[in-house]
Amino acid sequence: MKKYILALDQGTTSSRAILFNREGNIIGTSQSEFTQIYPKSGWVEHDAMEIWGTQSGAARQVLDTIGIKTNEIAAIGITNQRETTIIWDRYTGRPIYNAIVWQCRRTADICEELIEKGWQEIITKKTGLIIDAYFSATKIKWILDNVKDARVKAERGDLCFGTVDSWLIWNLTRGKVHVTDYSNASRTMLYNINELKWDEEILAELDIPISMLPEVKPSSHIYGYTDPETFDGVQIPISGDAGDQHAALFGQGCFEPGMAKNTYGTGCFMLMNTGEKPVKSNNGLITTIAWGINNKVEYALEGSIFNAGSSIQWLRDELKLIYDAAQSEYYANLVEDTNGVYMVPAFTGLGAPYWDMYARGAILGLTRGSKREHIVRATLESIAYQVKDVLQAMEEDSGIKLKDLNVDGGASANNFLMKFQADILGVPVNRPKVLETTALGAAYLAGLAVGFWNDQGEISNKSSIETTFIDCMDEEKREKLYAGWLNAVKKAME
Ligand SMILES: Nc1ncnc2c1ncn2[C@@H]1O[C@H](COP(=O)(O)OP(=O)(O)O)[C@@H](O)[C@H]1O
Ligand SMILES: O=P(O)(O)OC[C@H](O)CO
Repeated sequence: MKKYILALDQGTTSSRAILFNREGNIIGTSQSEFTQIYPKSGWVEHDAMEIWGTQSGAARQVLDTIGIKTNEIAAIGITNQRETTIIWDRYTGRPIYNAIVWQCRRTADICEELIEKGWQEIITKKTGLIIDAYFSATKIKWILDNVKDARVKAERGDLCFGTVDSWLIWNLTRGKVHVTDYSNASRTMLYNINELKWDEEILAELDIPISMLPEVKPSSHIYGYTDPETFDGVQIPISGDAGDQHAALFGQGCFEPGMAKNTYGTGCFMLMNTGEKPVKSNNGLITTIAWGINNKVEYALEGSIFNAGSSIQWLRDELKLIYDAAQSEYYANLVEDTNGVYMVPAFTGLGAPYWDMYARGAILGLTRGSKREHIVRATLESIAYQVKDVLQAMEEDSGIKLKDLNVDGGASANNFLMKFQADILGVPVNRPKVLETTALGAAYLAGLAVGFWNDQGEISNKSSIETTFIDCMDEEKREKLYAGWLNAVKKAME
């Protein structure tokens, strides 16, 4: 009998392969960081071949390390950094340009032009999104306009576009399958989330041929099988596909409207399930497809924060204030407060609820007494403040006051951050036993499609809380600290 589901979690900073058993427990993990390419200020790229290499390598390694045979795997689930744009040649399978990463700001001027031409309202109505360089659409246009012969080839039907999930499925099946799922399609700014189809009017405006787009499928569905040469002659069904934040929502068991989660990775993303109807935001959030399953599509409201864990990497790699991410907790705890220092990590602009493509990072309130500890602490606190900005918007839009917040993702391992988060929000924060809820969500989606698990009822019982961080800051202090943050953001935007 097949005993395991293999989840491939292709994140912004690393490719992970995680093996789950029927109880939803982790049996093995393998992880490989890959190169971040910054060709110019505000530009971010990845090498698409390195993405595939590290991801397939991680899959191979997790099986070898724990000695599991490929024929024991019931299915593969894929989850991925969203919006990141890859265009490859249909015949050679080679990318024609580096992957343009979701954080990349190079297409801000294309976005400006669209806004000036009056497209904001139309785009929001059709796609649920706010015009921003974050989404795939303008990245595709940039590649077609800037890479030699790209447009001619695209018009001839020689090129494929995909978000990272499409790229992985294409490679796993050796070029037989070119698909994506509803959740990933809804991040392109080309997909009509009401009519569930690629939007020809937006495609025409951006001059993107529809022939290069993948077929859009449910998030739990057999898309194809691994090519025998990839996995020891075994054909494993690839049967789960969702953007990482959607997979985390699923992995946290947020199946009912009003249920929400917040993931702390490179960025930070809060999603609330809004059920079978898209809810429009009046407070700077976006509307997205949560997933497609059981012949229906469900929607979510999302607050996207562009820089969270990335700011901790910046402390480590650029400022060299810490050796590793976990050490940030140690330094933050050495001081009582930030001594008036605020850090705004707008390295690649600001996402929800501000949507400012041109804001840049800032450290404010420095004095002669400011120390490493204060800057490290201010950086961790900035993550929590950004989450407060988004939570307030979400409560306004949904009319639901959250009683507590379910969290996950790499940086949620930081106890200082989680405690400060609870304090600054004024609600308890629940951290689950399995922090890898993104991979778990992809595993669930894959397992449901092949009957490894029977239904969502069976899996919603599996998630359990490891720690609840209780809020105990008094209201006056909370308001004072938050007012300082809002002032710092204003200055970063100026
Ligand atoms: N203990 C920690 N404290 C603060 N940040 C952390 C900690 N551990 C990891 N991180 C941050 O979390 C991010 C990695 O989380 P992960 O969920 O793997 O992100 P991604 O999927 O975006 O690659 C990194 O940006 C890292 O700096
Ligand atoms: O790589 P992560 O986990 O920060 O997620 C990136 C998001 O999917 C971008 O929208």
